[in-house]
Amino acid sequence: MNAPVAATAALERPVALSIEHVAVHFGGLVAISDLHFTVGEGELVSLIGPNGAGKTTAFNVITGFLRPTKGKVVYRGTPLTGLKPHEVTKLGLVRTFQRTSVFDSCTVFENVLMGLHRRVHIGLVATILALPSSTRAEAELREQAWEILRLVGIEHRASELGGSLPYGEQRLLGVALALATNPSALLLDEPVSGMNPTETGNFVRLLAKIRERGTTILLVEHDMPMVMGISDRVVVLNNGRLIAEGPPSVVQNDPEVIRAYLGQGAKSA
Ligand SMILES: Nc1ncnc2c1ncn2[C@@H]1O[C@H](COP(=O)(O)OP(=O)(O)OP(=O)(O)O)[C@@H](O)[C@H]1O
Repeated sequence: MNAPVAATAALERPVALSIEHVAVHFGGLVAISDLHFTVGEGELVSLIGPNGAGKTTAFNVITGFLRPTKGKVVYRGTPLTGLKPHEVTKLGLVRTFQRTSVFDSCTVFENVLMGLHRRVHIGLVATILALPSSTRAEAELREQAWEILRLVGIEHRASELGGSLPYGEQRLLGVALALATNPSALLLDEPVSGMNPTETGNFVRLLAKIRERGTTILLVEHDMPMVMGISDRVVVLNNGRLIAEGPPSVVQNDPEVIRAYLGQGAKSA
């Protein structure tokens, strides 16, 4: 572990997300112990580790789906303790939407438009009376929906049903729905698992574009070439403990990280 390098990288930006001494126990099993790391504003940090390391558990704590046994998570100065997932989303910390959040019988465009409507409420009376203000607001939302579809690269699917998209594009629609909430930080849990190399390449380019907009990104991912190619910093868990943290070039040469991955006979970091 190369603490001085990691500390310098983290200090260059204001802290957006702070995981503070988090522990999660499931009965007698310690899934995570004393996890402590930060993600800077606009930074892309990946959380990696062998199977069972505690990544999904950490992700669920950060997004409000699981209460930590100890410690806390703070986003932009607000402790997330006790908040429900939708309350965490309201703070701008948004996880990508799963397959189950897509309305299969609505078009891709309608799905994104509904996502935007959840954020921007056009007055009901104004809408019913079709007042100019509501018509204008609706036109703006439609343009925003097109912008999001163009950004994620599925505008050519706009008029197809949400349920009809191939796997890789369903994932992209999940990102589009997340972007419709206008997140300041995006959390992605194994976004490229099951994607082919072309789809993965497209996804990496999409993440780069989202970063250019200044969005903070926390990625939980198994695909090492992707993680090492795209991350500002990498945080490595093993058996629920943080074992390394730093830029990809440092982490992938860390003896403890190499041991952890070789130990489970998986692809080396
Ligand atoms: N709800 C639960 N109840 C009991 N044990 C759990 C629960 N969820 C996770 N665990 C255990 O906690 C540990 C960490 O699991 P977790 O799923 O967070 O790891 P992971 O790093 O995401 O693994 P993978 O890469 O295989 O998805 C594992 O030992 C797992 O069996």
